[in-house]
Amino acid sequence: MTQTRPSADTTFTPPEFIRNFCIIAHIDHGKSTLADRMLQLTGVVEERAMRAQYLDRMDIERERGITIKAQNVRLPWRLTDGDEGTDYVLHLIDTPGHVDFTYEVSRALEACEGAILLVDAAQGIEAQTLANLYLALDKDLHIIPVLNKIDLPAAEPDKYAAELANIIGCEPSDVLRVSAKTGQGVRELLDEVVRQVPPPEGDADAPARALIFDSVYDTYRGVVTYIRVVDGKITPREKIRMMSTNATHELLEVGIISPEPKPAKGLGVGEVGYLITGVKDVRQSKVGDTVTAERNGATQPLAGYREPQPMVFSGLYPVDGSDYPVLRDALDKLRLNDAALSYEPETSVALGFGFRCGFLGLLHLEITRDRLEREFGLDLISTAPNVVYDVYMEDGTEHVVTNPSDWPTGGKIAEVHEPVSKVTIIAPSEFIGAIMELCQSKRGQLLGMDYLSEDRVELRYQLPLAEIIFDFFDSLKSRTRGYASLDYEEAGEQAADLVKVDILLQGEPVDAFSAIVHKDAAYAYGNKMATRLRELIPRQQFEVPIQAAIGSRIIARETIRAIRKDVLAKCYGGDISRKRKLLEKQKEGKKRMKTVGRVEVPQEAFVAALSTQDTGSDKGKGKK
Ligand SMILES: Nc1nc2c(ncn2[C@@H]2O[C@H](COP(=O)(O)OP(=O)(O)OP(=O)(O)O)[C@@H](O)[C@H]2O)c(=O)[nH]1
Repeated sequence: MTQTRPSADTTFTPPEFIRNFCIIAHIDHGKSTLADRMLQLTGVVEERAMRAQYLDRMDIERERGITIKAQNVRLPWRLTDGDEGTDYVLHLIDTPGHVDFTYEVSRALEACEGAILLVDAAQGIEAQTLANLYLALDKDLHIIPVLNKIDLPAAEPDKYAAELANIIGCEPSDVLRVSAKTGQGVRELLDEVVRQVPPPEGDADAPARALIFDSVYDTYRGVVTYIRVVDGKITPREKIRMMSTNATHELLEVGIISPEPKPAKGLGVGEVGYLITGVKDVRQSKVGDTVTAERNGATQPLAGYREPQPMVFSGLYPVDGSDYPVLRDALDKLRLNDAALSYEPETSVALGFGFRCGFLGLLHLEITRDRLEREFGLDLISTAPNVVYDVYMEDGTEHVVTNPSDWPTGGKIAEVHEPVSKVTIIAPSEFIGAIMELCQSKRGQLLGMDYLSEDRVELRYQLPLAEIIFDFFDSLKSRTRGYASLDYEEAGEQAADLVKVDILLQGEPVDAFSAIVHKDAAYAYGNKMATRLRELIPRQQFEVPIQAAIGSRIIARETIRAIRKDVLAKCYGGDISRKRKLLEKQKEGKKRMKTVGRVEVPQEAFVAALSTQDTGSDKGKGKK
């Protein structure tokens, strides 16, 4: 069948012919591949221009095979059977599946009336399937349940259709079956989107109101803002007002994405597209804000989103101190495109000048670090991540601690509060014991347990966030042979018995190694760091004690024995020029040393001590 595609290019489509939907799924269940097939089937991407994961535009997204920024695209569609003459416009909003990017998902959902809930037919429902489903139900979206990868020999569509039907409350026969890889069933799925997803509602004659659901920084065009029009219309060359700040901007361009940006005459009720105003910073085009016309604009903004709060903090330092200005510029640039990234300068005795950065989660941290190293050629050290603590003093003052060095030293601490999370783990039931044991050891509290099917179970726990951000995923994966999936969300805070452990070299604290840990884990941490440093720091001409301390109480101690490194020892005979050369060389080596008190420590020792700590590598793909 040949596709006619008049409506993809022309805007102001009547809302009854528009369907706005997104695809939500657990990581790797095939969202991007399904989006690819849809682009192809609707004819917006020609066969030869097709590349895998067309909508994942960032290099990192391609390499890691994950979606980070949500993308949207306008697709023309004509029903395969019946109703032949009508052209529909589908707006597909691709969403990321990873927990760190939940806020991206909830923005995308806000712009849709329906969601395809995509589940891998060989794996079944996973933790993020549920998390995303609940987000979508929360926003009253119509859900179309779909099993993907039915081409796989390991697929068990009947079993998982029953599982899905059970969760959503529909019949197993309502669950569609597709293969995003071969394209089987995708045409029928697009037909179902037209039939099942309600058309957008809005008042075409009311003052313009459009919701900003994403904004990205483009080097050439400045900030590109993605909007969904709710009421009225937005046309180029009018003046617009951002309702949260009252800032006004000239509209330079309004357009649609299909799948590359195309300027348009304007956008009407229910339509999704972009606008460009020439602003240079995404913070001026805030996600969740309402755009209206400057003159005769709306007075009531649309319900926005909660601003994402950084949950995990870590210090980032250039390995080469002279790269500090480069790091600062690089962070400024990333920030243009990532409103969730926060940073402020900090200095460390051990690591020099750097930044304390706030992230949404570990994957966000890792990806940011990756981008800094890759796109800006930086070599970085990151300190062990920590969460935000509220420390209440007996004198009534309160300290918000995002860095162990902010831990109050004078005065008595009355109570310390730490963030907690509600964790959902889905795994085959044979692993229940192993999972419970792990959660128990991480100060977890069982909230509930349900069987999804005969042999698969959902466990709900409350766990301190600090315990999750270290090696929780890795331990969970190894204890369940990779079969468990995990999702977590903020669940307030709790009082906990926390202490700050300092690591001292010859009596001097080394800030980069301080950590806030639970009292019961303090000895283990202190011992681990002291032993590690003893191995990493070369012997000095005097004895160097390495101590771990809580306040003034020493809890662990190791000693580096004294030695006089006599570089001339090998130089018997009287060759003075050779001796001089060796002494020169020794001096050179010393330049790369940092001194802590009187102790000289090679920069590499700091790097090694911090990098062997579990800072959560490989978490991105860890959620399966
Ligand atoms: N056999 C088979 N493989 C599929 C199918 N759909 C997707 N895949 C494969 O599954 C893997 C994950 O697919 P993606 O489309 O990247 O998954 P995603 O859900 O977009 O992942 P994120 O963007 O990271 O959330 C890829 O290797 C795909 O080739 C399918 O229908 N059949």
